[in-house]
Amino acid sequence: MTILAKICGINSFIAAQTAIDSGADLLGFIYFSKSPRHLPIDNAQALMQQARQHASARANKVNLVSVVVNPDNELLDHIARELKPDFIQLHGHETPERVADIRARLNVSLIKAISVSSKDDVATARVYEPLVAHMLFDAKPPKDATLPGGVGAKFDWTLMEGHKGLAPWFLAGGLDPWNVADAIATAKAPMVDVSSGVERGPGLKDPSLITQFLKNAKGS
Ligand SMILES: O=C(O)c1ccccc1NCC(=O)[C@H](O)[C@H](O)COP(=O)(O)O
Repeated sequence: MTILAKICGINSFIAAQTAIDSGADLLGFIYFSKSPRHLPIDNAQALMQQARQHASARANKVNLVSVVVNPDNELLDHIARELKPDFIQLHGHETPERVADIRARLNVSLIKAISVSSKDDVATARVYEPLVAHMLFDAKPPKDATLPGGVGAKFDWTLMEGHKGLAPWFLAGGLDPWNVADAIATAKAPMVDVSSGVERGPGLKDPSLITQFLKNAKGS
């Protein structure tokens, strides 16, 4: 099975270039000011343009994802207009009603992240699935965490056993080059997402870890 992989929290050209050259299918750009990976819109615009040009020069197909947390309409309109992402990832507490509003408002495919610590959490995907292109199953961040994602927390991958999904879905949370093959095999995940597991410090993407992650994910 071909596994699709997203490298999230891209904040430098070297990280984007390495991810594209190593076969990443999606790159995530964070808009959340408390994150060490946060990119103001102007910086995101420049970096996404460089990434698109590099992918096109290499004839690689890569989708660009803007990641937001409980965004208001003004921010969403701004992102859709200025960044023209292929996907917007909703990584907060957006309700199904809010996701339906966003879907009706924007002409951009959506990814909805939900945090998982039980089978019931996985089941909540059912109500979002008709509204979005992909679900992303992430771990619940620790109670004292300032970020809703990108914290390297793992959940029990066996909770995903038997989950089919209306569309291919992402497994996320605490993945790294050494555990990704096991995670894919256990969860039967069609897509994976990583951020801190390919960093050498908060917000510092490590090109060799990106390459190793993609090799191990796609070799599965
Ligand atoms: O990565 C962030 O800083 C971030 C901040 C706010 C919302 C979402 C964020 N990341 C979203 C992602 O898709 C991460 O890749 C996902 O949570 C997995 O992160 P990690 O456990 O570090 O691999």
